[in-house]
Amino acid sequence: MTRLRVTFLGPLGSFSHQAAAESFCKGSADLQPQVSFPDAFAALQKKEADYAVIPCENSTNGSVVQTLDLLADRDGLYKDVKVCGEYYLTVHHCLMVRKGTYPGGWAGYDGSITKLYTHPQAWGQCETFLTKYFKGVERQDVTSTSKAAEIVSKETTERGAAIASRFAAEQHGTDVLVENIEDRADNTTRFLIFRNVLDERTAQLNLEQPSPPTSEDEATLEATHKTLITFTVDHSSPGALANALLIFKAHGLNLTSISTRPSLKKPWQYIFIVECGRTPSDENKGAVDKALNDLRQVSETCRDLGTWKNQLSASNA
Ligand SMILES: O=C(O)C(=O)C[C@]1(C(=O)O)C=C[C@@H](O)C=C1
Repeated sequence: MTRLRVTFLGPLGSFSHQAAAESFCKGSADLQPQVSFPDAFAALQKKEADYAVIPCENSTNGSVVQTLDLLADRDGLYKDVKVCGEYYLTVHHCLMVRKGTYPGGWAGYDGSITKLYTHPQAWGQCETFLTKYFKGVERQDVTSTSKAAEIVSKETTERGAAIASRFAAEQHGTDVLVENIEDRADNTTRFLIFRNVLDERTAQLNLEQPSPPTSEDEATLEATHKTLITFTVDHSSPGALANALLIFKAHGLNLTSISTRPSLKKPWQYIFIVECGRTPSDENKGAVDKALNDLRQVSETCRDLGTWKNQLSASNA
């Protein structure tokens, strides 16, 4: 088989780049940066990429709303795209500036930065540091943390700084003023790995199948599988949501998270994005398919977004 094509949010040096490189054993895949998450999904739907590595939630700042919208897929643009794996990346942020801007480093910093750039997810991960040192300074959202690094590396008129990784600083040649500015040392982003279920190139490597041990601490991994399902219910019918959720319990599926996004059909009506887990056993064989069948009876729309192996160690699960 030709080399795998793995797509992710670029430019090079983003946390998504790091997650893609680490989850697809360095060097064995062609990495394809995109300018947005929808572009990565579109590449997968068109089979121009084999896998997409997309952040879905952060331990400090919560859900990546843009990704939830892709999962909600209101217009059916990505109907063959499903989750087949996950990857957890510890995220350390740095404050960085154009090379040579502050020769004295952070110790000699004179308070002259007038604008900060980063991906919207990163602000909420560094709030304590930003409130302490950059209260009132303009914040500009950009498409990724590495894009922020690229912007400040080329800046000539403004005194801008970016929040991005040390890896991004190396890729874009910026000076790091402060490292580890995240609020919490355990700041971690969970990435979902997607594939196109009709793509034969990846059918052999389908991570949906329980895979052989890949990491050293495999012994400590929970042998659970996770499943993602989206559905909508009749909002005017009392108990419709409760009935839908009871189906998970009835089939031994442990509900671990419920997110909502607006349906965009009628205000204050939602698409439910539900994640559940189970330890595969003879008793719960086929539980996901059975639950999906039952769910289809009580929901307006219902979609299976894939099953994959839990990568969290038992102590964090
Ligand atoms: O901007 C990047 O570097 C990304 O890969 C995106 C992203 C995200 O959306 O969560 C990834 C990890 C960090 O949580 C911050 C930003």
